[in-house]
Amino acid sequence: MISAYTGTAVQAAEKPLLEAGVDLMARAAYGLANAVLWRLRTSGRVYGSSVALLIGPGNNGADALYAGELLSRRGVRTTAVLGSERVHGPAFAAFQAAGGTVVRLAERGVRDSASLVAQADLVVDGLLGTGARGGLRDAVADLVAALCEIGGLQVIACDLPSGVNADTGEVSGVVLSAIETVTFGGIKAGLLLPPGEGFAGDISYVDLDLSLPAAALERLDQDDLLRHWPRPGRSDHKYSRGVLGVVAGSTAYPGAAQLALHGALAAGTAMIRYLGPATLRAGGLPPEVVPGASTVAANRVQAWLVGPGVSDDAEQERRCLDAINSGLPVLADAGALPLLPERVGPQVVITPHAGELAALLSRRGHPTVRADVERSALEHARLAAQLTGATVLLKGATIVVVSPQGEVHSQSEGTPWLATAGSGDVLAGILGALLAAGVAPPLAAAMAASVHGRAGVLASGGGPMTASGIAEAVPQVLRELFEGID
Ligand SMILES: NC(=O)C1=CN([C@@H]2O[C@H](COP(=O)(O)OP(=O)(O)OC[C@H]3O[C@@H](n4cnc5c(N)ncnc54)[C@H](O)[C@@H]3O)[C@@H](O)[C@H]2O)[C@@H](O)CC1
Ligand SMILES: Nc1ncnc2c1ncn2[C@@H]1O[C@H](COP(=O)(O)OP(=O)(O)O)[C@@H](O)[C@H]1O
Ligand SMILES: [K+]
Repeated sequence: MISAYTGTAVQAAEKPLLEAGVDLMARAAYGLANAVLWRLRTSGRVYGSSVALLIGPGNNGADALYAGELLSRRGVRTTAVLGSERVHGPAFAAFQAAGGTVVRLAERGVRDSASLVAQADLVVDGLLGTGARGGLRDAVADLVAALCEIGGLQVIACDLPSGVNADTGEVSGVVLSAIETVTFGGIKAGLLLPPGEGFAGDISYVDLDLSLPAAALERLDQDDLLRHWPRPGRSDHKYSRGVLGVVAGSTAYPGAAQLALHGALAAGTAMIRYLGPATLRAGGLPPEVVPGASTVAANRVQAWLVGPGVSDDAEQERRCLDAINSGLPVLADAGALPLLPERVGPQVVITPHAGELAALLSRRGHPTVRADVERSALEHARLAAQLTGATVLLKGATIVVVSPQGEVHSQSEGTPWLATAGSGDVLAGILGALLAAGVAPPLAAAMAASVHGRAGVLASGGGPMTASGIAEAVPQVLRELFEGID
């Protein structure tokens, strides 16, 4: 499990150590300098290479300056570009004493400073850290915009990419994309949330031996999947493993039902009862799927998956609503989202993409467009969980899961090739399988996101794939997970 924390929590945890005189900044700077040295070494040479340091007014800039001092002493040509008048005095003095060059943005101007920075082998982003309020502003924002336009820079972010909110991953204004972020004392939640994660690159962690509070966000790893993924025991039979009821598809969208069923079967559901249009039931179903009784109430299941491909079909919509109101664990996706009652219980999971989440919030008196959700995903997912009472899984390159109790998970094992029609239906199937097997909704949502992403990577192999291909890869992902255990 990877745990991540708010910037405030990390700063609070630093306080007692700082009061005891521990030089945390020196440890942070040492970790940052080592990351830079490693990059320089792997790309050729350390001695005689050049590093540009973008320096802000606070301790983040100080970390970068102290790292610059260490780099200068190793023979790296360092140039600090001071973004503001204010700079950490002792760090600045140490940097200069080690022979670093200083450039003031206000004197040199944006264009000149940008071309200077672009010539460096590596750039360290030390403009803003956990003390940031809002995004980059004024000339510093212009400098970063100019650097983004030049492109191709090798940037290492100090603690977090400047302009990314440490707590939420929200991005306001321009941000330099890093190849690596060296973060101190605790991984900041914003590094594992969209859109911030997209700017962070690889995350390296410098331990400062802090006593941290409960995590603000958790990310499951392979061990968590292995521990929690349901596997049949000797005494199991197909009913005891959990039966999934599926309400999916319509005459207009038969494929979504197929993909959701395929996803659920691939993820290990032993028994599925399917409710849908006669045309679909008549021949198009996978042979393993059992046609269910026509009403929700007449089917004995342990969980429901409702909504993929449900469109303009009153009978299917009635079934979706009945399943949502059944009190059983239920995953409501796609066509079921507009049917969601005002409040539901915590046994309900919804799986919108950004556009669907914006529509849901707008229907509930919070006018929202897709771009709002994309800019601050956590905030909007949280609002939806509070308003509906459901666990919310917000889809995208980084998937965010928020429970109505406020627990947050995020997963990002996937690949952009997953952005293909029907991919979400397969995810719904995987999640439905876990709910039917009795896994608690927030955990099930995070596990499904993880396995869906892994299956996408396996199916893609670096190239295009179909949604069916994702489902076909799921058993292999699980086999590899279970390898070596009884
Ligand atoms: N607390 C500690 O002793 C440690 C902190 N560390 C570093 O310290 C950083 C936090 O330091 P600070 O609290 O000084 O925070 P920052 O370095 O983020 O700087 C905050 C300062 O920048 C200004 N500012 C805030 N938002 C701005 C904006 N949008 N545009 C322009 N200026 C803005 C404010 O005047 C504020 O004083 C961490 O990210 C980490 O890099 C590390 O050295 C480890 C130890
Ligand atoms: N850029 C991306 N990188 C990784 N995964 C993505 C990306 N875009 C979308 N996905 C994933 O692909 C799936 C798309 O689901 P959805 O939007 O519902 O599509 P559909 O309705 O066509 O099935 C989700 O699991 C989402 O998280
Ligand atoms: K930074």
